[in-house]
Amino acid sequence: MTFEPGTPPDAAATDDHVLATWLAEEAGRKLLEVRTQGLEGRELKDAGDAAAHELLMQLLAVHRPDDAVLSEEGAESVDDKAVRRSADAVWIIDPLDGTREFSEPPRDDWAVHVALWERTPDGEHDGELTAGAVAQPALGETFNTGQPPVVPEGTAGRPRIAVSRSRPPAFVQKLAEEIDAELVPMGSAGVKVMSVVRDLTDAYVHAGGQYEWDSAAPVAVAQAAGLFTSRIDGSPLIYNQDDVYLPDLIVCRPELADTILEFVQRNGVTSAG
Ligand SMILES: Nc1ncnc2c1ncn2[C@@H]1O[C@H](COP(=O)(O)O)[C@@H](OP(=O)(O)O)[C@H]1O
Ligand SMILES: [Mg+2]
Repeated sequence: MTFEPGTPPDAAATDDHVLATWLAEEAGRKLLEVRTQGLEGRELKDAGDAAAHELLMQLLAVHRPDDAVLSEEGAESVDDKAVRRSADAVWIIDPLDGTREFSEPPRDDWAVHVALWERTPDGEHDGELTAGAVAQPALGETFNTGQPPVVPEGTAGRPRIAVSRSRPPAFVQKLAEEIDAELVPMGSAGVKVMSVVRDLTDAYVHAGGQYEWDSAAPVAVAQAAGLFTSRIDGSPLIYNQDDVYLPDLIVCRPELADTILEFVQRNGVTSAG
C-alpha cells in the first residue's frame, strides 16, 4: 500500500509535543516505505532524505503555517535565514539522521528528529527548545517531550559510552580508557542520545562536527527525561543561531557529568575533537 499522510490527533492543533511526535512518526512511516522500494546505497540514502524532508515541510506548512523551519535537507537562502532568525517559533528537523544506517537494512539505528525552538525574550538566550520527538521507526519507538521517557536506574557496573560507528572521536577512546568505560558504536546522533535515555549506554560524548538538527530533538527529549546536556566545555547548547554548526555535545546520566567535564578540561579537548 502506498503511503498517504494521515491526520494528526486533535490535540496537535494546540499541543506542540503531540504534533512533534506525530510528525516524526509520519516521516518514519514514509521512510519505512522508501526502504521497501528496492533501492540501495546512495540512491536509497538520497530517496530517504528527500522523501522525509518533503513530507515534513508539507505537513508543517499545513499544521504550523506561521512557524519557520530549519531542516538538514533544506538549502537555506539568505532570506530564509532572516525569517528564521526573527521568528518566534522555529522547527528544527533532521528528516533522516543516520542516513548511512538507513541504507543498510535491517539496521534500526536511524531516526527522525523534530524539535521546536521558541523565543523567550526575557530569557538568558534568545530562546530554547520547548518540544521534541525522536522516532526510531525500525524499532517502532518514538521518544518525546510530551510524555518524557523515564530513565531506568543505571544497570551497568562499567560506564558505557555511545560513539559513532564510522567516525568515533579519538578523545572519546582516551576517555573510555581512563574511566574504564566500554565504547558502544552505533549510527545516528538521535539513536545515541536515546541509548542513554534507554539505559543501553550511560553517555554520548561528541566533538569534531555536527549541526543543530543533529542534536536539537534528541537534546529536548534528554532534557525532559532529566539527563545532563551541555557543550563539551560545560556551556549550554544554544539553538537557532546564525551559524547552525554545533560541533560538540555531552549527554549523560547526571552522575557522570563532572567526570566527563573534568576529563575534557584537563586534556584540552576542543570542539574540533
Ligand atoms: N564530524 C562531523 N561533521 C559533520 N556532521 C557530523 C560529524 N559527525 C557526525 N555528524 C553527523 O551526525 C549524525 C550522526 O553521525 P554518526 O552516526 O556518525 O554519529 C549524522 O547525521 P546524518 O545522518 O543526518 O547526516 C552525521 O552527518
Ligand atoms: Mg543528522
